[in-house]
Amino acid sequence: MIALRNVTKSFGEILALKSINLSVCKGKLHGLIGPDGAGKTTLFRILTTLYLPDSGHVTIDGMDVVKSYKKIRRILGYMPGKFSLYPDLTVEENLKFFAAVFNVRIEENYELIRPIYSQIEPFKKRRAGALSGGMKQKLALSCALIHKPEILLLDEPTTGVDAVSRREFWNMLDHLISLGLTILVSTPYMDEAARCHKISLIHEGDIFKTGSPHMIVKAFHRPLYSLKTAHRLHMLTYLRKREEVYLAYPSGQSIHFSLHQSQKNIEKIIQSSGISYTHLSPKPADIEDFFMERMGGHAE
Ligand SMILES: Nc1ncnc2c1ncn2[C@@H]1O[C@H](COP(=O)(O)OP(=O)(O)OP(=O)(O)O)[C@@H](O)[C@H]1O
Repeated sequence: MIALRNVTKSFGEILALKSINLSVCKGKLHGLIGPDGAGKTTLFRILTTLYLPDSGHVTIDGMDVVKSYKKIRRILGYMPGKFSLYPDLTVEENLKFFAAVFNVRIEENYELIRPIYSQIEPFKKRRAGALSGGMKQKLALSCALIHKPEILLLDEPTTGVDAVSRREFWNMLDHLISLGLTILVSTPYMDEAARCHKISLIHEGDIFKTGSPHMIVKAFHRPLYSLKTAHRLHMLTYLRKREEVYLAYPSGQSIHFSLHQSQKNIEKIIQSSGISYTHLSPKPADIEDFFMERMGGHAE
C-alpha cells in the first residue's frame, strides 16, 4: 500500500533520511518508532506530498507520490505532529472547514467519525485552542478522517497526551483498522509499539529494523536484568565499569542491564558494589531494550 525505496532527504548538511526502505501493507497498523530528530516527520511529509525526496522512489497504492500527488492527497488522511487545527475556530467550524477542503459534507461520513467526534460534540461551540490535549487530538483525528481516506498517517498523535486518552486513542486505531483502513503511526513511546501489527525502528534517518513487535524482541539474545535501587546513579556507574555488563541504562524507576553472557553469580556481582537495592530479576526484553541495545544506551 505504501512503498519507499532508497529514499533520501537532506536539509543542507543534515541527512534527515538515509536511503530508507519501508513497506506498509494494506489494512495494517504499522508503527514508526524512534526518538526526537530520527526523521519521522520528514518521512511523513514526503508521504503526504509536502516534501520531495532527493532520491529514491515512493508509491502509495501503486501511484508515484511526485507524479500523482493530487490523487494521493484524496486518499490520505494526515494528522501532523504539531496541533494543526485553527485555534480561533470552534470545534464545529474546524470540522466544517476540513470537510469543505475535501468537498464533502459532514453527514456523508459522520458514521466513520462518530465514535470519536461524539465525545467532543458537546463542546462543539468551544474554540479549538481552548480544548484539552486529549480533546484536541480527537478533533484532529476527526478532521483527518472527514473525507473518508483509505490511508491514515499519524505523526506522533499521542505526544503530550495523558495516559487514559492515549489508551482510548489506540483503541480507536484498532477500530479504524477493523473498518479496513491502513495506518502508519509514529511514536516516541516504545510501549505503544506493541499495539502495532508491524513496526519499523528509526534512528538518525536510518530504518534499522522492521518486523512484528514479537519477532523484534525475540531477536534480543543477551541476558537482561531489571534492578531497583534508591541510588540509581551510583549503581549505573558501578554497572558500567563491570566487564560482565554489556549495557546499563535507566528505564522508568528501574535500571536495566544486559550481560555479554549468562552469569551464575549475578547477585554477588551486584552485592559487591556495596550499594543497596530492593529488587533484582531477569526480564524479557521489550522494544525499548532492543532500541537501547542498538543505540548503545544513548536513545533517550
Ligand atoms: N526544514 C528543516 N530544515 C532543516 N533541518 C530539518 C528540517 N526538518 C527536519 N530537519 C532535521 O532533520 C532531522 C530529522 O527531523 P524530523 O523532524 O524528521 O525528526 P522526527 O523524528 O520527526 O523528530 P521530532 O519529533 O523531533 O520532529 C533532524 O535533525 C531535524 O533537525
